[in-house]
Amino acid sequence: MLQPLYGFPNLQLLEDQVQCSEMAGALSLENGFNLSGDSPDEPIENGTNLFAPDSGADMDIPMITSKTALISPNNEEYEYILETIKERVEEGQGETIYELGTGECDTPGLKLEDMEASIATLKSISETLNYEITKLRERHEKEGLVTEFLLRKTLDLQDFMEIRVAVVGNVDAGKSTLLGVLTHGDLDNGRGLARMKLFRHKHEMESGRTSSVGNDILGFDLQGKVVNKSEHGHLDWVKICEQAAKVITFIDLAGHEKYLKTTVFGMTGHVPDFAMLMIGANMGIVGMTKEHLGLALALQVPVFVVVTKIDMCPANVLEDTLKLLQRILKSPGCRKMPVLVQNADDVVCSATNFSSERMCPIFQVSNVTGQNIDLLKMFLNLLSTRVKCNLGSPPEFQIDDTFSVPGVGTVVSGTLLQGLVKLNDTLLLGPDPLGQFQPMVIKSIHRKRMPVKEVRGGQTASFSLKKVKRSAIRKGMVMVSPRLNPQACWEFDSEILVLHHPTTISVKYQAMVHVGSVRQTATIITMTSEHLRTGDKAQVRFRFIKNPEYLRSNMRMVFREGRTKAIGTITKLYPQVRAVAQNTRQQRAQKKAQEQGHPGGAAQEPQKPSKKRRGTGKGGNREGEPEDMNGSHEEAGSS
Ligand SMILES: Nc1nc2c(ncn2[C@@H]2O[C@H](COP(=O)(O)OP(=O)(O)OP(=O)(O)O)[C@@H](O)[C@H]2O)c(=O)[nH]1
Repeated sequence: MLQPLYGFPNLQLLEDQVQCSEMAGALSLENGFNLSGDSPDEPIENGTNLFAPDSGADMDIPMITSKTALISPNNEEYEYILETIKERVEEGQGETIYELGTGECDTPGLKLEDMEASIATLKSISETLNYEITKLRERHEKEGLVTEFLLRKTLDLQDFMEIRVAVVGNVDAGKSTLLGVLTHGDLDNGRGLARMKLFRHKHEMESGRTSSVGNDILGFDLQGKVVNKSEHGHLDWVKICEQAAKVITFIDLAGHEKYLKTTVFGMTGHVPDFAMLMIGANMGIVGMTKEHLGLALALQVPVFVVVTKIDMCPANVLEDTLKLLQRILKSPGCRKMPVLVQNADDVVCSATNFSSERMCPIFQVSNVTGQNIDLLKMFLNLLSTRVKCNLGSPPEFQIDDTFSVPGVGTVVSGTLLQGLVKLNDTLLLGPDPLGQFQPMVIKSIHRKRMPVKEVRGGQTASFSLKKVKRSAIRKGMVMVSPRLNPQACWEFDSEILVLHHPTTISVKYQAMVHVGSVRQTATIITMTSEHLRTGDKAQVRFRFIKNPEYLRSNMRMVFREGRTKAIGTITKLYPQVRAVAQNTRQQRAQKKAQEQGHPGGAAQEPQKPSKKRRGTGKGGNREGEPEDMNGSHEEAGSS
């Protein structure tokens, strides 16, 4: 029997919360064709009937959703298909997987000559758009062939796609070893050799300019080949980024229970696209494994599993581990569809369907013999980011770490959640303990230690800041566009689900709130039920105890203290203090006028509280007061 309660969350209860998007169609992972990684053998000459008009030529709207669309498109259709592919690649932030031989209402499969003509069209379009085209797999369907290609945009030297993978799993599952093997390319000896390389590397990072978020990076070039080349055990990140079209950043999160706070922060603050859950085949699902799985589920981060040490594990033990793992994944609390990845065909199928949170690919690897490590690399190469870059939106940068770099000054690292930030842009940094934001000019930008001119939504970066002390910046602060008119909140509403609590939760209960890169104790000040027990849902109003924070509605949050765990979604914010620190002559005049009993236009303006009011913590804004009211009680908490 499966236990319904698993460490972190009660997975059974998560059923209510985790909304799994339905997968498109059933997964069929039959053993298919070898993945050559090469372009098709015979390049097809453009010409003959490629651009000859066919039955679809007279139509106003080209039938590009048909499986025959690329066989011989006319000029208009060709342009239309080209634009559609371009859009898809832009949407995929530089790449897309294109399938030939399937159409919206068609039975899949093309005859060989039709497939060859379609491939020629796709190649011609790729050449026009300067995309690299790589054949991923080919399969036989009822009516013929179906072929999948990876189209990858050639990027500037400084540019690369970025995927963040949080690495979780119990102590000794082989996390550091696998990262060492993946990033340094040498196998382990079963006694910690690969891990040692990584530790040396980390030590060097700490003594150098540690201004990047991820611990380890793995770069893939346009064709999907690994570009990491370790020189005397050292990896040159700038070189990797220059040569890579895609960089995987591994956010190595601690396996031990005592570091759970850090693990939760890594999962919320570092905005991982995916979680890689590591399990030692011989140890099985022990310790923090279920806790980490539950955390990923709660935060709706798609998970894939890597079972390590298959070289040293008896077959029956491995089988038991896999069986239990699959049962847990399929249980009502998880509702995942486990897929054992056995070959390259399975990799393509899992990677293309993985954006659906429902699927959970499982790899079985050995860090010592290298078995299946190639499949895992191939999978990592095909992952696409889940964060939309929304270039037109006002920039919002979430700070997850700060550094003091000799000769440079204060550096903040984090993730740009949306928009575009360029050198010399001005962003507002905050909130400070008074809930205020200060304008900052971006003087330099680094991506993975590489100096760049801009950073786009979904990417991590480091900014060096002038005239700011590192001590003045907290993790959880943000740098946002002045257009957002940012406001700090002491209080917010959240709809929560209690996953576990030994007794009951009542008003005044305090626990650590993790939301984005914010990590702060908050008090429950009101809730829709008198008491909350394990499994209860409620609308709860929280209040931070130390600093006001910049939050957004719909953010996922984790609320935990010891064995108590709750998850939720922020439903309402109560901004209380004026965001931008200003003390203009006009404001001073308005304030004076107000104090003298001439409200004028100032009545609607939020005001900075007087020192006296700030000190007393009384008489300020209370719950439910409108934004334009002055808040003062919050500052008492921060002093
Ligand atoms: N035989 C064998 N040994 C492995 C394999 N992977 C890791 N190991 C060994 O297992 C031990 C633990 O590996 P680590 O990489 O330190 O495990 P970890 O998950 O990073 O542990 P923490 O950092 O403590 O959370 C090391 O001695 C590795 O050499 C494997 O695939 N096969």
